[in-house]
Amino acid sequence: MGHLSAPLSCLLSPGIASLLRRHVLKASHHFSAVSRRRGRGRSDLLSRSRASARTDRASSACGSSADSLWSVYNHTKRHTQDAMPSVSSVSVDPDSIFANNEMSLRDTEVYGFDYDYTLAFYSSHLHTLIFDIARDILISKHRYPEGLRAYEYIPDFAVRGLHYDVQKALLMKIDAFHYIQLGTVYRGLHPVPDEEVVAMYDGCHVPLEIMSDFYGKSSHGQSMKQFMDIFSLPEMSLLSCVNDFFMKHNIDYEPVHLHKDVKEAIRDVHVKGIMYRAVEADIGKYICYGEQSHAVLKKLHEHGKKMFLITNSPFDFVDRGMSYIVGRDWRDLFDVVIVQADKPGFFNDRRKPFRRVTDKGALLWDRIHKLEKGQIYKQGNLYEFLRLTGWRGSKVLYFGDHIYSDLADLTLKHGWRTGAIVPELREEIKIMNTEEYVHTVSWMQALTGLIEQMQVRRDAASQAVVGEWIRERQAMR
Ligand SMILES: Nc1nc2c(ncn2[C@@H]2O[C@H](COP(=O)(O)O)[C@@H](O)[C@H]2O)c(=O)[nH]1
Ligand SMILES: [Mg+2]
Repeated sequence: MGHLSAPLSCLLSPGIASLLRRHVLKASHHFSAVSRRRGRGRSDLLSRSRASARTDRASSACGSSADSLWSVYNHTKRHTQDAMPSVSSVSVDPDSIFANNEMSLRDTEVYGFDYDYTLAFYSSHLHTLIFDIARDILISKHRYPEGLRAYEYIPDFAVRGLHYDVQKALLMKIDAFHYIQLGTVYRGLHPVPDEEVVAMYDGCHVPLEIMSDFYGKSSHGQSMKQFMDIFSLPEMSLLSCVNDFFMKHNIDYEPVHLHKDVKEAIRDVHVKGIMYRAVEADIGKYICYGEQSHAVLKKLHEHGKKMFLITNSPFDFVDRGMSYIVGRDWRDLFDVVIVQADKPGFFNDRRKPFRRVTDKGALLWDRIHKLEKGQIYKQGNLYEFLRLTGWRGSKVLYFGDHIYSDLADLTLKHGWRTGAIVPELREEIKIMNTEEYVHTVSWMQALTGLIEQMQVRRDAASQAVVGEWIRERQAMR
């Protein structure tokens, strides 16, 4: 399913865009010249006898309009190739930080961090581990067929952000306008033909009411669930493998039950602490050591910045990981540490109070009047956090990897600055920097310009040519 990770076109540099506009303009001048010449040709035809002129005119006009379009096409293609920007001139640094808004780090007084996939990065072994354990839970606890053990985690099968139709057991990419992207729909481990998708959904549009909610959760019978978490990659892979197994063996099964069972099996891997214990037992295998993590956090600390951590993970797990990544003194750098925060509820639900946890994991019952450095707190809520710390608005910058659970509410409701950690971007940018990508995008934009200009021609021959261009553009996408 490699094509699901299509690079983000919004990162196209303005340089390429203006260059492409120039090609299209040149092409349009050329077209005007061609059509003027063709006009003269047509008037020549009129001087012939009426009967033969009608036939001649019809076939010649068809031929000539198609010819002229292909001539513009070839001309534009040559121009696009000749003026192709060098890859190095348009390449983007994969290690860049992209700012969507202006801000000064000097004015940022408080830095907050999520833990998993923000401070702690995991190796691909973790996804294999989650997949294997959840698959085995399906077999042992939910009595799924033993034959499933033959399936292994498929690393590049899915990307974050895909939707899963729970009733139809289909995994797919849906764009921001709720259109299914044809060519991305998978049943089990195999693509579904476009015509079948269009027939099933009566087109490609998915109405809002059947999409999952803001947090990617499906409720009130909505059938499209979105996977927004990096942790959900093994879940998508497992769903697809089990669907594949059932279909391959012609087993009549209920996709809704399958979705629920896989979700529960995955939840067990987290909630029952199986994953935490496995990672703690072999930390070097699962956690990628961040060479600069300690230096960055120390520098912020030395510059008098306040720092806090809000994670959904339990303390033991975070402590082991942070000691490995940052060092045993990591707690000296953080002013407030909140574990098992239950995000995104943490940002919205005012009812849950903070609770102090000892280093040994015991829960204390005293009321919390201040959040103290050196202590560990569990749960709580953002309103209480703001009241106790006074860390409000744009002086706070919070980093997280989950667009909805970590970042959306903080920006939209509370005015904190947010930094999205999007590890996928590095690979996307590397693809964007390839010669093949630069060439394809350049030609696709030039072709789009041609289509926009020529589609107003209503004669059958022109329409056929424009139709071919549209198909070519579709194939490139
Ligand atoms: N109950 C579930 N927990 C999950 C699932 N996927 C991930 N997780 C756990 O969430 C936290 C994320 O921590 P954060 O530091 O990024 O806030 C981590 O402990 C995971 O184990 C799931 O599907 N169900
Ligand atoms: Mg996280």
